[in-house]
Amino acid sequence: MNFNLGFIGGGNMSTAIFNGIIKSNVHPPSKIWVSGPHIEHLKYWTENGATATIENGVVFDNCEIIFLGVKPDKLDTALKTINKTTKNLTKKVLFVSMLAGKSIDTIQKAITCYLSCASISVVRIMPNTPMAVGAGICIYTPDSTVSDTECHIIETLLGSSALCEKVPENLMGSLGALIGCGPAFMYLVIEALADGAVKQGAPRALALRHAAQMVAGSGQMVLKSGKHPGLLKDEVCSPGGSTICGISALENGSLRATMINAVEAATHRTKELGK
Ligand SMILES: NC(=O)C1=CN([C@@H]2O[C@H](COP(=O)(O)OP(=O)(O)OC[C@H]3O[C@@H](n4cnc5c(N)ncnc54)[C@H](OP(=O)(O)O)[C@@H]3O)[C@@H](O)[C@H]2O)C=CC1
Ligand SMILES: O=C(O)[C@@H]1CCC=N1
Repeated sequence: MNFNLGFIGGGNMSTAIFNGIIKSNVHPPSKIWVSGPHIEHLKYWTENGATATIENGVVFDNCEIIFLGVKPDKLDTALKTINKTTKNLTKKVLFVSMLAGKSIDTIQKAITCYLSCASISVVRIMPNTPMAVGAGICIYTPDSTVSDTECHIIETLLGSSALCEKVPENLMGSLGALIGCGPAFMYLVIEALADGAVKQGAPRALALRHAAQMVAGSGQMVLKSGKHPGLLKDEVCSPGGSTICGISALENGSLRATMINAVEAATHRTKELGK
C-alpha cells in the first residue's frame, strides 16, 4: 500500500500491531514510522526496518495514517508535542486511536484543540496483543468522515493479524473489555490450569504448553463447530465421569460469576479512563 503508516507510542500494543503487519507482509516496514520519548525503547522497530524518532511531529509530517498508541492519560501530551514539532499543521491525517475508553468525540476535540489539520478523521479501535502472533481480534468504529476505502485499508492492515470487525461505538466498552483485557484473564486461566497439572505431578513446561494448546483448541471448537459452548461442554462430560467432577469444583469456586465480574470491572474502569 502506497502510504506511510505511523505509530505515536511504540509500546506493547503498538508493537503487537506492528508485528502483525510485518509478519503478514501487508505493509512494508520501510514505510512505517514510530515515535516515543525514549529512542532506546524503539530498537525492536528499527531492527525490523521501521524508522524511529523521538519527535511525534516527524511521524505526523511523514504519515497519512497514524495509530495513537499512548496510554489514555498521555493523549494531550502526545498531541501537544506533535504541535510543537510538526512542519505541516494543516495536512490530512487519518488517526487510528487504540486508547481504552476515549470516545471518538473526545479524540476529535483533543486533536482540534492542538492541531489545525485541514482534514482529520478518526477511527477508534480496540485491539489485543495476540495480534503479535496473527491470532488477535480487533473491533473498530469509524467516524462519519471515514470513507469506505479508508475502512477497507484499516481492515486490511488489522485483518492481517486479527479478526477485524466494525461495531457501533456504544459496544466499545463491553466488547473492548472482553477483547482488550481478556488475554490477561486467559493467561491467568492457562497458568492456573497448568498449576493444577503440576500439583498432580506433571512437569511445568509440558503442563503450560498443553494448557495453552487446550485453551486455543477449545476456542477453535466454539468458532468452527458452530455449537453452543454449553453443548460442547456436555459432550465432554460423561455421566459420573471425571470432567463433571471438575465442573462441579469450578462451580463451587463461582468461576462463571467471577468471569462475568472481571469483564464488568474492566468495562467500568475503561469508562473511567475515558473521562
Ligand atoms: N496492552 C494492551 O493489551 C492493550 C492496550 N490498549 C491501549 O493501547 C495504548 C497503549 O497501551 P500499551 O501499549 O499497553 O502501553 P505501553 O506503556 O506499553 O506503551 C505506551 C507507549 O507510549 C509511549 N509514550 C509515552 N508518552 C508519549 C508521548 N508523549 N508521545 C509518544 N509516545 C509516548 C511510551 O514510550 P516509553 O516507553 O519510551 O515511555 C510507550 O512506548 C493504551 O491507550 C491502551 O489503552 C488497547 C488494547 C489492548
Ligand atoms: O489495561 C489496559 O491498560 C489495556 C486497555 C485494554 C487492555 N489493556
